[in-house]
Amino acid sequence: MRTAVHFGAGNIGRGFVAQFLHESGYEVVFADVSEELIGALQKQPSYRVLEVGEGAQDRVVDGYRAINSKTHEADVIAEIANAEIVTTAVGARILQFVAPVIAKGLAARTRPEPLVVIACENAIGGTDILAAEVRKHDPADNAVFANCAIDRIVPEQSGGLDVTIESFFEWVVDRTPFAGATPEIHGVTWVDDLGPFIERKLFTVNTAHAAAAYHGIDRGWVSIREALATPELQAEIRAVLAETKELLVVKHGFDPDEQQAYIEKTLKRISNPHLPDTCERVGRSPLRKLSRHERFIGPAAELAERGLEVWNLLNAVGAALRFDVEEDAESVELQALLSGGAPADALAETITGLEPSHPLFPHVVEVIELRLAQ
Ligand SMILES: NC(=O)c1ccc[n+]([C@@H]2O[C@H](COP(=O)([O-])OP(=O)(O)OC[C@H]3O[C@@H](n4cnc5c(N)ncnc54)[C@H](O)[C@@H]3O)[C@@H](O)[C@H]2O)c1
Ligand SMILES: O=P(O)(O)OC[C@@H](O)[C@@H](O)[C@H](O)[C@H](O)CO
Repeated sequence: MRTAVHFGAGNIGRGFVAQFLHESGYEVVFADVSEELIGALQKQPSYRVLEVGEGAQDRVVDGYRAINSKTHEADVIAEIANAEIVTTAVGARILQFVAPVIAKGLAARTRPEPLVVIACENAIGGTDILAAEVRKHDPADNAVFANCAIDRIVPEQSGGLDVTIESFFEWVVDRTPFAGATPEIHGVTWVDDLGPFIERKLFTVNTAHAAAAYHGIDRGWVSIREALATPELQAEIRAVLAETKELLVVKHGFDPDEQQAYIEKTLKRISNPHLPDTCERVGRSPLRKLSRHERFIGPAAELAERGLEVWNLLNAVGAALRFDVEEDAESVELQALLSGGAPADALAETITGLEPSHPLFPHVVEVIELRLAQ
């Protein structure tokens, strides 16, 4: 049987990636550092993926195995040595930690064909980040690394292995590294130019989501749906999306009406009353979300380079700077940075990675100055 090793048995890992690999005929081997999750997967022979929305169907995932990659690294390496595909859904900043294990698996490879590696993270060039880390450990890697854009909302789950998930999905993978021989993976759309797809997704779905989370929590809302039901807040999110739309239309040539339809669908998806999602989950890891090529600074920088308006994106950045959630390590780090006494321009560089000569830089400094004055 064909084996797929999947790092990250969390929400999108179990609910989307592993389910599609399973449906494609792969035996899925989960690798995760959470003993609780791995123990549950080892004990329980199957779990359900419960879809919500148009055409919803419940699915069963079974026939998998699960390994704790922290305590049983050698077992994961042996699986990779013999696998056809490795996927990840661990978070973009965690890729550096799974890379050495993948590199050791590649070095121990028992199959002649290259290993297919796809990082399923919210990041532009997520697989490139992973590939660069793998190559630090195994420069002669025998692998095909392909970037992707993955879109399906999976809110925090209430416990157990079952996953409740929206029925909508989009998994777009770069075809170009495969030289015509793409692997058979159910539900994947293969494309020759991934850039427009990942930027449309990250700068619409994730920008809207994050802006709703930061403005929402700022005003005392717990859920994204409640926040978006407020006309004033909905108008602010629409204004943010009007800015990113301008970039997507100008840069990638998206039809303005099609982009508007994509925006309307996004707002409906993120307000789905049957898929309760919290501002805390969606706003998680604010330092990642405020970084240079991410959902706010990424589009704002490109708009500013074109002399276009970014006030609503900057306003959302201002709200993100107030994200103060004790359980979120990056939120704690962000608040510590902001209260550490550093000047606003130094903070702007540290938090966003923007170079001081960039046209957006002075505006970000202003937003930080306002935050420091609060
Ligand atoms: N949830 C969504 O709606 C959604 C949708 C699309 C993309 N994504 C992206 O998918 C990724 C995962 O998101 P999620 O919502 O499933 O998060 P999650 O927290 O539910 O799952 C992440 C999993 O990774 C595991 N992990 C952490 N460090 C690890 C390591 N070193 N090795 C192996 N496993 C490790 C964690 O234990 C956890 O089980 C993120 O990049 C996210 O942006 C999420
Ligand atoms: O996963 P993050 O932290 O990058 O972003 C939070 C949400 O916006 C995200 O998980 C969405 O639910 C998902 O990207 C939808 O496809």
